[in-house]
Amino acid sequence: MAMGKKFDSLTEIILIDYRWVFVCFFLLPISFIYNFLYYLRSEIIFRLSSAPTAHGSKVKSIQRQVRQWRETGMSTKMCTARPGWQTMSFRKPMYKKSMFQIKCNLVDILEVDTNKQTVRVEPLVNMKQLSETLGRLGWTIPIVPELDDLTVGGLVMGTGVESSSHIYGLFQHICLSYELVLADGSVTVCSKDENSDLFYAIPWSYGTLGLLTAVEIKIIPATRFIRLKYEPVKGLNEIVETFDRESKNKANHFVEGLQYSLDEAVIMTGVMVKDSEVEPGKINEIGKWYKTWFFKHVEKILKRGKDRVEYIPIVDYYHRHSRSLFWELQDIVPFGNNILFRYILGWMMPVKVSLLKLTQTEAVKKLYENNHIIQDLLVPTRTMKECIEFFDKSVKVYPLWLCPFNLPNDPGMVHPKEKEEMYIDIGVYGVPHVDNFHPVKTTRAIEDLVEKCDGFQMLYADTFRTKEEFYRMFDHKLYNTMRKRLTCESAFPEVYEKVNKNARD
Ligand SMILES: Cc1cc2nc3c(=O)[nH]c(=O)nc-3n(C[C@H](O)[C@H](O)[C@H](O)COP(=O)(O)OP(=O)(O)OC[C@H]3O[C@@H](n4cnc5c(N)ncnc54)[C@H](O)[C@@H]3O)c2cc1C
Ligand SMILES: NC(=O)C1=CN([C@@H]2O[C@H](COP(=O)(O)OP(=O)(O)OC[C@H]3O[C@@H](n4cnc5c(N)ncnc54)[C@H](OP(=O)(O)O)[C@@H]3O)[C@@H](O)[C@H]2O)C=CC1
Ligand SMILES: CC(C)=CCC[C@@H](C)[C@H]1CC[C@@]2(C)C3=C(CC[C@]12C)[C@@]1(C)CC[C@H](O)C(C)(C)[C@@H]1CC3
Repeated sequence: MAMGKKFDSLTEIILIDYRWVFVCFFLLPISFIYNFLYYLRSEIIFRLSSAPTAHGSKVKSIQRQVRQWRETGMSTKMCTARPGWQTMSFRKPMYKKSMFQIKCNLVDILEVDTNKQTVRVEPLVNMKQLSETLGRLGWTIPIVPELDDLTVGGLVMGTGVESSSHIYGLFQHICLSYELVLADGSVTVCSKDENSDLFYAIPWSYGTLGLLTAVEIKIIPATRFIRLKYEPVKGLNEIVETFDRESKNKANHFVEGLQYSLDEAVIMTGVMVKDSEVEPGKINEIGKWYKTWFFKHVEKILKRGKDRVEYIPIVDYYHRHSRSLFWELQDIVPFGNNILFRYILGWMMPVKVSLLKLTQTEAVKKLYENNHIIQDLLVPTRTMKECIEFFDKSVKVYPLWLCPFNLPNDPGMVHPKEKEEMYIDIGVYGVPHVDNFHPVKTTRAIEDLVEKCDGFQMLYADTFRTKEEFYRMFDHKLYNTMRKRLTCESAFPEVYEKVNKNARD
């Protein structure tokens, strides 16, 4: 049995140390069939163009449910009926059980308008569905958060960040308008020019201002390939300098870093290229099932110590961390990157996060609770060095995910202290390698540093902030005004009530 764990029953030992048996022979085939059927359904609906006509009646059904909630006395608050295990957040929400659940079957792409350069989608459309549909038409949304199952609704109501964010900002900054059903049952549309207060209050509001029914997102032309340059860098000062320089260079369409120790990283910069610019000998289709997991491929380049250039299909690039769930899958299927496994079963990967969540046992949950950290910390790039040094001392988890993003000074929950500024998302996912790791104390210390640096934590993961501390990290001024104006107080809980540790299991 694995060192350091104290599990008594044989079942627990089997379910943890041999979880891969269950994952490989049960969850993987189910994930594959589920994905295939979902793909087939979206494909048929998109080709028949039946979604736009059906959208109106789906919105009416949500309005009917809100009216029903009003008629039945508004005794509990509302949330969406999407089951907790289906979401990409780390934990299952507990609040759903006691709330009035609104069924939102909003899963379709409504319209691609290449003249206006927009796509209109329902909130349950996921990143894989959107990037594949747009990719075939030669377009893309400017920011494609990389995990296949992330939904537009979750990314708007929470947030999304990717390696093009140094140009485009966070997911909400590429959104042009939101359609919502409000607490009084009315439908409203908001954008920068129309109901702009509501438009700026929606991001990070976690479904507590209204029910999202459609989102209009900017699209840009996409090439089939990107040229990706991998630059191994040694020394923390050099890493920070290279990262800062490349993030500010707008000629780079994509910038990302993977840091493998306190003083070793690979900084990757990508540019969209025409087919005629692709050097055939340097094509790497990293999305193919038999390819090495992306973070392992990058690690090899670090070890070789030489710059490298590759041409990568753009959809493969967007979803480069999907097959290995960044580096989280190595703890669940330890041989997932083994060449035999990749060739024989790799085509069914990735296993669906939702199925992993659904079948997570209490023992595995405890293991993650006590021996694992999952956090995305968004801090100004000027504080990058200080933060990385602190994370090295307090958790020593590698690789670290480094992703720059521009944060405009818009009104709302999340904005820089004074003016538009370049931020970095430092993703810390894995087993801490320090003796004094304490899940609550260590995470709180990290949160304190982030707050001191004028930063924010992403709320799909655990937050151990008290309500006062949470209010200090996230600006609630506009949010509270909108909640009063739209009579949300009786209709939806506050964000904190949805994301604090007691609300999640
Ligand atoms: C087939 C298989 C499936 C697994 N599935 C899961 C799973 O679904 N969820 C899960 O959390 N772990 C999973 N693990 C990790 C497992 O619990 C053990 O951590 C792993 O077997 C290696 O532990 P070790 O003590 O032998 O070695 P080491 O890697 O040296 O472990 C050192 C310490 O870290 C702890 N640790 C290792 N991995 C993790 C982790 N992922 N999270 C928290 N602490 C960890 C160990 O318990 C131990 O105390 C799986 C492992 C295997 C082999
Ligand atoms: N690269 C990235 O940027 C990554 C981002 N993430 C995070 O994952 C989360 C997204 O996961 P996902 O599974 O898509 O979303 P979730 O189902 O987790 O939804 C997140 C929140 O959005 C609310 N919400 C979703 N749809 C609607 C809607 N139609 N109307 C009102 N509220 C809605 C949910 O409300 P309710 O509780 O009522 O259901 C919930 O509070 C985000 O928080 C994101 O930040 C995770 C990994 C990577
Ligand atoms: C901003 C960015 C890039 C975030 C990346 C976040 C990923 C690393 C997160 C998102 C969902 C996530 C929290 C998840 C898990 C690992 C880390 C993930 C993949 C796992 C699979 C770990 C194992 C757990 O038993 C369980 C299955 C519950 C979760 C599910 C969600």
